[in-house]
Amino acid sequence: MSDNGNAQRLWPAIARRERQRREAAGQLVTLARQAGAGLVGGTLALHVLSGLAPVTFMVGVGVALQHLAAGGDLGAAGRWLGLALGAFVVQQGLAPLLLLLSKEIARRVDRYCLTRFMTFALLDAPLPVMERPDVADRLTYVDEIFEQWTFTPGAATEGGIALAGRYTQLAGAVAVLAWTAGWWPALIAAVVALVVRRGRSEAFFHWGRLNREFTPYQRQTAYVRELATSTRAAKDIRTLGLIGWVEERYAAEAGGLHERLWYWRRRLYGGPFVIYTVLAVAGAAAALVAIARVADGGPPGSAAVGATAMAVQALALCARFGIVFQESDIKMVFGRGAWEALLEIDDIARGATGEPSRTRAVAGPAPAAGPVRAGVRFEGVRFAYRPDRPVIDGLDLELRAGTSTAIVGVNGAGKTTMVKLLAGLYRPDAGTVRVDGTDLRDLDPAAWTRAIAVTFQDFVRYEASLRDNVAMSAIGHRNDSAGILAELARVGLEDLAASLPDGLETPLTRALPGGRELSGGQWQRLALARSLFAVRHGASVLVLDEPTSQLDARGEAEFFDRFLDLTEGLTSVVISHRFSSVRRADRIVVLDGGRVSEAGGHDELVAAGGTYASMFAVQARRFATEAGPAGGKEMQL
Ligand SMILES: Nc1ncnc2c1ncn2[C@@H]1O[C@H](COP(=O)(O)OP(=O)(O)OP(=O)(O)O)[C@@H](O)[C@H]1O
Repeated sequence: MSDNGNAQRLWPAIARRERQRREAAGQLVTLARQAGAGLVGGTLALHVLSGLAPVTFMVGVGVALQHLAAGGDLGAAGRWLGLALGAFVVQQGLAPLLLLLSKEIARRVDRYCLTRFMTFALLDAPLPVMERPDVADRLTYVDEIFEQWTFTPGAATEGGIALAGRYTQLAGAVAVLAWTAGWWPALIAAVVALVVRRGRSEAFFHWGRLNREFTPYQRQTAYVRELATSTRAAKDIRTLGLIGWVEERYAAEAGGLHERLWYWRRRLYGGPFVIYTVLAVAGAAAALVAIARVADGGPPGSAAVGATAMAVQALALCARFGIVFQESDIKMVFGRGAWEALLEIDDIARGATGEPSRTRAVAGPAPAAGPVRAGVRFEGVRFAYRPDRPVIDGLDLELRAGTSTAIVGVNGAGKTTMVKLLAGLYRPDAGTVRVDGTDLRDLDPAAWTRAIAVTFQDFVRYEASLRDNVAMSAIGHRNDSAGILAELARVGLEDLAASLPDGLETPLTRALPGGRELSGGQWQRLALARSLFAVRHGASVLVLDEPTSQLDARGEAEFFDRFLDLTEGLTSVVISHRFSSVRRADRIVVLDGGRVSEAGGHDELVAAGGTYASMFAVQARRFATEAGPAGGKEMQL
């Protein structure tokens, strides 16, 4: 590559880097605003004061020594020493005060970032955007940063503000050099300090940007380590004899990560470190020579010695400017990552949706949702996760108000996706979902959320009290203890609250004091109670996705017995691979290839001899074989 070519590549790189620096500074200013002008202004002023303190101390001691060495004015020497002592006391006193103020700034900024993060996750981001791998990766990154709570955006802001002290100190030291040794040493020291600082911080800044790219590898390593050390997977790892596999995998993951880290550490810090150290030493030597010349050419005596001593100390302060500032650089470089990730998430979401769309209203008192009067219709609905592979493809389906519909179909037929479309979590790529004739898109999302109660097959087990776990579906009614107990009883958990140490207030996790864990089947019943609680408080559409998958035979039979009671008066949809759970529905629909292939009552579909009939026959035969002549409740198939 010719010199010309190098220059052509160099200038755009420098311009890009300058733009990044400006953006970074702009981000810090934006974040600092969230902490309040008074707090930030006051803290900045105190940092300036703390930067002046060591310079004042140096001057105070230097001038006092000049007076003492000259055997002259003891009073003047005392006053200068007093000034030095005052500066020392101020510096000592400022340290804890600045720590407190900085923590308050960080707390306010982090609170703002967290609110913004949660608003995005809970309100602004449609589900498909959140599920995008690039968004999910950034969300995890931000989440991890706030879990560790060390290098947060608040810490970055606090670090940026603390730079004021360092720059004040440099300016003061340069001024002392100019005063005591003239402009040349001052100029040399200032230029070298700024260049070395820029060079070293540049490498560090670059490292910070790269650090985010290491995150997936760090996550992978942490995952394997967690597999080995947590109780979560201990059962599997022991019974499957995977201990050797986990060890090998950890060695491979950790080795790969460290190789990467060291490659970049050598590249970023190795060469620049040598160059900037040589520059710093050469600069200090040149400034020292200039100071010596000035001292040599000046009048002999104690005043000159005092001035030279101050100049050398000031030069030492300038030289220290080239180091990485623990209180600023590390926080700024690593802390900004989470904020950048949040901005990127915003950009991606805006790019995907045009503008942030609110999927839910903020929790609070809400009017009751009106019942669905005519029903819900899927009209020619198409939906694809990947553009060329529709999961729902021309779906026409009517869910008549006040009736129950069962959806069956093989794994991956699109049943859960259909439920997500019904719940308004996804929007159809083509076609329409209509509620009482109105396009779901035109309904108030918050009102529809209150009108529909969904139990997903991967329902959430909240690490919260039994009360909250049930009331989560209509949280404004969490004090309705009678309602909570009634719904628990309807799903066969009538004794649960009484059996727990703190009744409804017992946390359902062993991670909290006094907490208890439930069995898989109990959790599933509880998830069902959660949806029924929503119905109690106004929801009129009930969707149950695999409601009996974790229930034992008796639980499943109970569900079958109670099906009519649970769904009475509601527009209900039940998805299940267990035919005993679906056959009481008013209408059974077979989903195949993303559309309805068969529909009708149980007897009708069996008589038709199609897919439903053959699936039913296979299951009935299996249950009959497993249950033996004594049958049991599964024989109700
Ligand atoms: N979030 C997602 N991103 C990408 N693809 C998805 C996503 N969710 C589901 N899919 C794919 O869409 C298809 C339909 O999935 P869906 O969960 O709707 O099927 P299902 O009929 O409910 O299956 P099952 O009976 O196993 O629960 C599957 O091929 C699945 O891999």
